[in-house]
Amino acid sequence: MAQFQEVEKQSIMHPKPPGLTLHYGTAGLRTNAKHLDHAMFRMGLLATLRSKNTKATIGVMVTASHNPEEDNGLKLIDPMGEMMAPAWEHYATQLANADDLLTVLKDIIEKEAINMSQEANVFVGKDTRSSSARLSQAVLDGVSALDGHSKDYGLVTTPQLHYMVRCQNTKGKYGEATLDGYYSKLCQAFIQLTKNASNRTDDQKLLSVDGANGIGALKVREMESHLKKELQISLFNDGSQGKLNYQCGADFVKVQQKPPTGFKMNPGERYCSFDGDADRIVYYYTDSEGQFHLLDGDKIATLMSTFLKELLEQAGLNLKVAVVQTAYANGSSTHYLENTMKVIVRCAKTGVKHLHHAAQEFDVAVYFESNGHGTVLFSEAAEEKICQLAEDPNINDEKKRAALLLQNTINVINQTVGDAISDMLFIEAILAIKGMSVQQWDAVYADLPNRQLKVKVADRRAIDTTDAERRAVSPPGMQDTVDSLVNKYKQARSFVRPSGTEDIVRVYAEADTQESADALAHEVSLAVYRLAGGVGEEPKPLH
Ligand SMILES: CC(=O)N[C@H]1[C@@H](OP(=O)(O)O)O[C@H](CO)[C@@H](O)[C@@H]1O
Ligand SMILES: [Mg+2]
Repeated sequence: MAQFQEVEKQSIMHPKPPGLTLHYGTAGLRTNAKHLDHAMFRMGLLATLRSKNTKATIGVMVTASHNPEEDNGLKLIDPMGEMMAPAWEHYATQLANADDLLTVLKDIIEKEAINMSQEANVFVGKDTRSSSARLSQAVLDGVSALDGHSKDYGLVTTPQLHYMVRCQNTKGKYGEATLDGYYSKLCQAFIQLTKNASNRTDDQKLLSVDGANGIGALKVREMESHLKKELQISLFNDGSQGKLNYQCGADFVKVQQKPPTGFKMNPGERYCSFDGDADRIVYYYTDSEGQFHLLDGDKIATLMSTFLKELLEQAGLNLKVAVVQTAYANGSSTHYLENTMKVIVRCAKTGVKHLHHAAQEFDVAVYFESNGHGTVLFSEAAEEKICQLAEDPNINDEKKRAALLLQNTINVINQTVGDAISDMLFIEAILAIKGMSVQQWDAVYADLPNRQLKVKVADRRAIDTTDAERRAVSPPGMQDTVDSLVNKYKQARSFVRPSGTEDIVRVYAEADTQESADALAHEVSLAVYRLAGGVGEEPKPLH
């Protein structure tokens, strides 16, 4: 076939480096940008096949999120704007590593019974890395080699591209597949949400945003005029001087538990940080003693779910709110949600796709990883009930107000994937409506002291887990040891699991004091080292 000849011809221009193996994992493909040209071309081919297979537009985002500037990577987006189906992740890995490209390609076509005369459409976007332009061109080459149509959105955040894909495939029902359409929808909803917020002070209109020197900064700037001064953003780390993700951004702030380097914080003011592709957000402030306070994904999920539950009650709508977390969620947040807020809490495996999937089972579900990646999902039935109520002329003022707020909430949220910009607008709207300061938000519950450690082992697959990764089923004796260590401390919890993105085992521990959390994390690390084939030096105590 002529298509295959074209693939063969073009692939010579995108040669695979010898000996390189890539893996399409939790966060797509990621490695040093020098080694990625062939993979990008091949993912262009795969996106085209996926488009033919689903008869819908598929997205390809060129980014390595919070990784250093020298790295790059790619994320594939399925028709409803969600992450690509796991079955195809396997094809992505196979194709990226194939020595005989055509054989693997034909194999996928046969297995999935793909009609090669079906039209294909692929949306492509990229972040601000210096390698992104060259690599997104390689994706476009892959699409055209298989006669697919492509639309290059150029510089966009990852969630913006997810949004475009969903808009395109729902024929405008979700919004218009343009940046202008995205800003208009979100900002109009934000303005509607906050317009009657009588408790809102002028101070509450000010927010400082750390753009991680990445794409999020550019896009916040682009959005500003749509906000009509209802939110006034001071942008830091906007990419004009600093390096992408270097000592700044959501990942740095969450992991280091401190503000971006060089950031002068005024006590009591609200700050937030995006990551390198703007699909994660965390908030923070310092108190009058200069103490740093982080409001991570758990605090965000609590704020959002409480707000939604209250509104649904006021609206008299019998829709259940659930929160989906991972095992890394702070025990205090889970306890508060279950016992005080009385919302359903589910624990999913680490990785956004697992949370998203679990959230789809509820009427209204807020899902967040502690690191700040998350969003809210409304079922179709829930959206319909809310819209019907908002348009009902025979309801009282309280119900009307709640229904309209819920309707605008649906519009401010990007339901396809965690979105720092959309999450920021929603959080700002909630604080405005409730007249709540960042300190009051933080005081809703106190995080339990916790510690995360990494242990190097010969083969991390030695650890196998169950119960959403909260219990180890192998190696023998591992879980019993963890249980008996946990029993030594108060309010303690600990679990171990192999990382999906690094060649290590992660250990998590929490307890009533930082000393206890640290000691427990250390003891569990030692147990992993001894029972699961630790390599290098034995883990040392933290103090
Ligand atoms: C404890 C932790 O933060 N794990 C991260 C990390 O996964 P690991 O499988 O733990 O390496 O990277 C994932 C992808 O970015 C992210 O979804 C997840 O939250
Ligand atoms: Mg990211």
